[in-house]
Amino acid sequence: AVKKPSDYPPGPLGITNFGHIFFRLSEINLRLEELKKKHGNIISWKIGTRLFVFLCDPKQIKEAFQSQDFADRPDLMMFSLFEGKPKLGIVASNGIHWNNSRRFTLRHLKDLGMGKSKIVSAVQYEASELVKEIKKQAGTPAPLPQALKPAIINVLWQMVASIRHDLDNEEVVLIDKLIQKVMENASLIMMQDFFPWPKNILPESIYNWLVKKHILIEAVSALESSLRKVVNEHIKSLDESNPRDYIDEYLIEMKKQIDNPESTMSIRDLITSIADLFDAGLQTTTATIYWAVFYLASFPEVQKKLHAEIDKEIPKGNLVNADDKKRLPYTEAFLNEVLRFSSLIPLGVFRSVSKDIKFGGYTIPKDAIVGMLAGSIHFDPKYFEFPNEFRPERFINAEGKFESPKEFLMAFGLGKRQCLGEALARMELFIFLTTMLQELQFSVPPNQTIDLKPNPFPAFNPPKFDQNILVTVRK
Ligand code: HEM
Repeated sequence: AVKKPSDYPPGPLGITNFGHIFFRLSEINLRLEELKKKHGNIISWKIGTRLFVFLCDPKQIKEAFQSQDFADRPDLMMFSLFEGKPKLGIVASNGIHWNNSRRFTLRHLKDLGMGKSKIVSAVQYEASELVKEIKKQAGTPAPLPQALKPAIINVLWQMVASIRHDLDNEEVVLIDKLIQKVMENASLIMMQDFFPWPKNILPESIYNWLVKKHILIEAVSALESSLRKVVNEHIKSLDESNPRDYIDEYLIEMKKQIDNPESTMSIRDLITSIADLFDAGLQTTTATIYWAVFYLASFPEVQKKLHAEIDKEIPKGNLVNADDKKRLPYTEAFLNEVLRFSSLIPLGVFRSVSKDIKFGGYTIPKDAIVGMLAGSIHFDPKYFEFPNEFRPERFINAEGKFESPKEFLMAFGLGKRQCLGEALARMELFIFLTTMLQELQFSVPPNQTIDLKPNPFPAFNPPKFDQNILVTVRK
C-alpha cells in the first residue's frame, strides 16, 4: 500500500471504494475531467489500495514520460497474463528485462518502411483478401465481416511465426478467443489489483471462486501452451542460416547470448513477448479500423476527398505500398484524425515510479500509478481547433502537405515506453484503408444510424462493433 506524503498532488479525499469504482469504471474519464477543473494539472486519486497520479498538461506529460523515472510499469495483473517474477516480455516488464526485450523486438520491426519487407507483403495480401470478403456483403446493410480480425491476426502470425490461415478458418481466431476471455474478466482482475484485502480475510478457495481465478488460469494456460507448441515446432525446424521470422531470430540470438550473464533471453520470455504483441497489437488495430470505417460512413464529404486522392495517385489494381503515404497527404491526415477522434486509449497505458519523485512541485510517491489524460488533450480547443468536428484538414498545412502536431497527438503514448508497434500499426492502417477505399464505398444504411459514442469500457474506447454499414462496390 502507498503512504500519502504531505506534499502529494491534490485530489479527492479518502479512498475510492470498491463499489464506486467497480460500477463506474467506464465513467472514469468524466470524473477525471471534473477533478482536473477542481485540482489542476496533476491530480492524485486513491483507488482501493493504490495511489493514482494523473497528468493533464502535454508539456508535463512529455517531461515525465520521457524520463527514466517514469519508465516503469506498475505491478498489475492486468498487464501480464503470465504469473511469476520478475515480469518477462515487453509490456509488463521493467529494468534490464524490459530493456532487452524491447530492444530485440524493435530491431525486428525496423525495416517496415522498406519496399521488400515480408510484413508489408503480408499486409498487402491480407488487405486484398479482406476486400474480397467485404464485397460479399455489398448492397445489404450488415456489420463489417468477421474476417477483419483474422486479417490482422494473420499479419502478426506472419511476422512472429510465418503462419497464415484462411480468413474463415476457426483456428486463426483461437488466440483472440483466449485473449477475449481474459478481457471479459477484466474487472475481476482489476479487483485483485486494487482491492486485494479480501484475500487476507477470506479462505483462499472462496476468494479464488469470487474472482473466478479458474477462468483466468484456464485461459492463460491454454494461451501459453498454444504458443509453446508453435515455438517448439520452430526449435525443431530452425535453420540458423535462414531465419524465417521473429521466433527464429529470437532462438538464434538466445543461443549467441548463452554465455552473456546480462542476457535475459529464455523460452518463457519469448512466449511472453509473443503474447504481448498479440495482446497489444490486435484489439487496438482492429478497433481503429472499425472506427475509421464508421467515420467514413458518417462523414461522406471526407470519404469523397479520400476517394479522389486515392483514385488519382494509386487507382484500383495498384498495390498500395508503405511509402505511398508521402503522395497521399489527405489520407495521412485522415488516419491521424481517426486516432485523435477515437482516442482509443484515453488515459494512456499506466506507468509507475520506482522511488519518490519530485515533480511539478509535488512528491509522487514510490509505486504510485501514473496515467495521462490523452483523450482530454485530444478534445481541448487549446490544442485542436473545433475539437468536436471530424476534420482531417487540421493536419494539412498551407502548402497542402501533411503536418502532425506531434506533441499533442498522444494516441501511441510517448517517451521511453511509447508504443513499440506504432510504425507497424500506422503501416497497417494505411494499407488496409487505402486498399479498401480503392474499391469500396461505405455509408450509413438508409433509415439507420451509426452511433459514434464508444462502448463503455474502463480506460479503453472501442466502437460499437456490431452496427450495420452499407457497402457499395465502386465502379
Ligand atoms: C492503432 C493501434 C495501436 C495503438 C493506438 C497503440 C497504442 C499504444 C499505447 C498508448 C501504448 C503505451 C505507450 C506508453 O506507455 O507511453 C502502447 C504500448 C505498446 N504497444 Fe501499441 N498501439 C497500437 C498498435 C500496436 C501494435 C500493432 C503492436 C505490435 C504488434 C503494439 C505493441 C505495443 C507494445 C509491445 C507496447 C508496450 C511497449 C513498452 O512497454 O515498452 N501496439 N501502444
